[in-house]
Amino acid sequence: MALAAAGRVLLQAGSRLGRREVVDGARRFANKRVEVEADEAAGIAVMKLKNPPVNSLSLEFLTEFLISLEKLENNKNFRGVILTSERPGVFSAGLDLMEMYGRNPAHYAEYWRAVQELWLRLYLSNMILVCAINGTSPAGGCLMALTCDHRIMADNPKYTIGLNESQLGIVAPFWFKDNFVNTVGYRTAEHALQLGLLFPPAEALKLGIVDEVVPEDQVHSKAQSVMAQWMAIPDHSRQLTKNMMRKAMADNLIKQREADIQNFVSFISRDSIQKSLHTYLEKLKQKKG
Ligand SMILES: CCCCCC/C=C/CC(=O)SCCNC(=O)CCNC(=O)[C@H](O)C(C)(C)COP(=O)(O)OP(=O)(O)OC[C@H]1O[C@@H](n2cnc3c(N)ncnc32)[C@H](O)[C@@H]1OP(=O)(O)O
Repeated sequence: MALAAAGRVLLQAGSRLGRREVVDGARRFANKRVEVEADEAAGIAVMKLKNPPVNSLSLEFLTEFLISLEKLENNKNFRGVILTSERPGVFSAGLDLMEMYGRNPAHYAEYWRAVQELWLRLYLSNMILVCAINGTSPAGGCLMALTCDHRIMADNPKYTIGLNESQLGIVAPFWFKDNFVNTVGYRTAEHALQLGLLFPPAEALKLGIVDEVVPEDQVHSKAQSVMAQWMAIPDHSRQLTKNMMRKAMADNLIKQREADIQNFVSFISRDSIQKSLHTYLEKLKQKKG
């Protein structure tokens, strides 16, 4: 119910957003931060994250992304979505640090609700989600990929993926942790989460964070062929199986959603945490100079 109500709000906002055009038989919805190439005849859409410079998951990005996803979910002709970055090199830098630094509690609460919504919508999506990870994908970027049914990563040792929150002086919340544990197993998750490890493609493959590593120029063709394989499975049996595997974990967040928001707000508002974020942001700046 809560998801449906949030969806209606998003759709109302969505009707004021976006530009449409038809390119090579595929409809393109181009919002500012998300580009959707929607091939209705094939039943597949490609969603490209387009929030320069590093596809951070800002509140505006999350809103546009959720609106685009909702449009696809509401059209029964769409059965599969390929998630990728419009900027090869960075899939997503994760949550937008500027949404968690120097803001007020009401803003933190609004932001966290949107982050929860992103995870719930992707994790519980009835559509087939294939992630074409064509760049680095730390923290929230990794979480987005973890919600997908199949993950393909570009074979470039410069790219890394993982949950590095610990390195920022923050803590991955229980539902990030649960999603990660269910993907890589308890011991690997315990080790990687405490150290905030980021893994290059070959290691990510060994641990099961990604399902395949392919040459960079083949990520998209591979995503299309994997999608074709998944599309051959009857929707009803695949969807019921997905729901059976995922419902308990999603319900765990749904029933604690408000408490999780309060916990985030009080954690992120602490002086010590704000100081850690400040130090990390400074490090990112210095890396440039
Ligand atoms: C119960 C409480 C629970 C709290 C849990 C909170 C959970 C948080 C999960 C997260 O997702 S936290 C975010 C973690 N992300 C990162 O650590 C990534 C940081 N970024 C990078 O490592 C690099 O930027 C990159 C992604 C490897 C890309 O490198 P590149 O050299 O291409 O770009 P930069 O020059 O570093 O960055 C350009 C520009 O973008 C800013 N920026 C980078 N990442 C973020 C971000 N996540 N949010 C906001 N802004 C970001 C960076 O500061 C530069 O800005 P400038 O103004 O141009 O200097």
